Amino acid sequence: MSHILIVEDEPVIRGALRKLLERHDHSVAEAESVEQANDQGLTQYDLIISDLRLPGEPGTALIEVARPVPVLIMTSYASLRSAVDAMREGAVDYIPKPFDHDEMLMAVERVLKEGRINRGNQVLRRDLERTYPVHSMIGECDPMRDLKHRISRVGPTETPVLILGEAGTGKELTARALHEHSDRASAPLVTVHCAALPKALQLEELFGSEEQPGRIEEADGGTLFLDEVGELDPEVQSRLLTLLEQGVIHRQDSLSPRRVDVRVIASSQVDLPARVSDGGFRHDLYYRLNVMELELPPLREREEDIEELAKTLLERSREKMRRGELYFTEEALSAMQRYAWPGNVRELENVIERAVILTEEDGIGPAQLGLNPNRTPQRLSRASLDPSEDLSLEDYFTRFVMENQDNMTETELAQKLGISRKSLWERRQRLGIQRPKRSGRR
Ligand SMILES: Nc1ncnc2c1ncn2[C@@H]1O[C@H](COP(=O)(O)OP(=O)(O)OP(=O)(O)O)[C@@H](O)[C@H]1O
Repeated sequence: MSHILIVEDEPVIRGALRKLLERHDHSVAEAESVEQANDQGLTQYDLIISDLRLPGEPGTALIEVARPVPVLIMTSYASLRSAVDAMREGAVDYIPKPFDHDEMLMAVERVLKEGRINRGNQVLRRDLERTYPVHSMIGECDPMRDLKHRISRVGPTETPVLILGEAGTGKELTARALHEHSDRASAPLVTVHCAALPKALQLEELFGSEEQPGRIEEADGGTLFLDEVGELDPEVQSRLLTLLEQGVIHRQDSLSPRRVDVRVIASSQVDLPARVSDGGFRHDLYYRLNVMELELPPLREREEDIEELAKTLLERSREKMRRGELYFTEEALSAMQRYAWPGNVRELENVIERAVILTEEDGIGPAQLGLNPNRTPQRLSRASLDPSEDLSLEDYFTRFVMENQDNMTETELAQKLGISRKSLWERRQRLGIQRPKRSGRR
């Protein structure tokens, strides 16, 4: 369902167009002039259909102010000249009046579809730094085969899916694979990293404000992936439930409901049922999200996949760094198979990337991987931090966070470390450093 504004001073034409669009499941608002249209907050619409000749300014005056919302111009003077002028000023298309119903509907659908594709591209561009091999989930162990089979069965349905697994096991990759297997694949997949968003900003980011659509509307027609859904604020949880139950949202501070068509996929590395029991997560929302559950195995239980994963990730990293031929020695491969991988595939990826940077020879051995089976992040404690130690960057990071997290907010920690909150959160996941439990945490 799309939100369309009709700007037309002739009540009969306005009414006819409204009926036509509503019969095709669009929600419609009306204005009689450019001035009235401007009062409505133009960017809330998916499309504006405006007559060219109006009392006051012409319909083309909306093109610039409404951008990026497309404006379709109707003109009763179907002279090629006024139509061409309108297009030159940036109208997406023009329709001669009196309009033919089919022609109007075709133009509307075409413009809306282009809008969805554009939004999809914007989201893709935003995600470029996180390039994923969407079609190639590596892994042939039994749990991975089963997972891939389930993705191909569940992907094309409209069912909400809850993806569970430790940090770095491939939850986001799974969400992408589900989206790719669905009829929504050409529309946007919008990912929201809930834990990286301060609770005070979650509502506006997801549901939008009077002037701006939020991430949920950005996903209209496509898929919304809520990464670390357990981190959502209670008010956001309750509005999300309304979206799942009724398919409508309210922008922040707005009373008028908006219908949106999104499929929701959520992920969690925390034990959500435990969150439900301690009151941190709504049980009704949990049951709505958990229609289908997919669980990702930790890498330490996928020993037989490690070699293929490592070799593929090496190829990818080698190409990225423009390095020549590189290979793992037998000792390196067996060291990787013995290691516990607390940060899972993401840690494997990072270890390999570091090795590609450090290695001067063609063969990567255990020394370049730098895996220390006794040093898993979970085992680090305050007591183990000896100030005289020669610290690596990761050790320094871990130590700084552990020593200061009780007295600093996440924002302060990130500022002191000179990184974004998102990077802080990602490094916490990768290195397995839990946030301290605090009430009213920001
Ligand atoms: N089966 C796999 N095949 C290939 N690459 C994988 C696989 N699983 C994970 N990866 C890669 O490992 C990295 C981490 O995966 P992803 O971000 O999907 O994990 P996650 O569980 O969402 O992590 P986090 O909980 O930390 O957000 C990504 O770069 C992803 O491409």
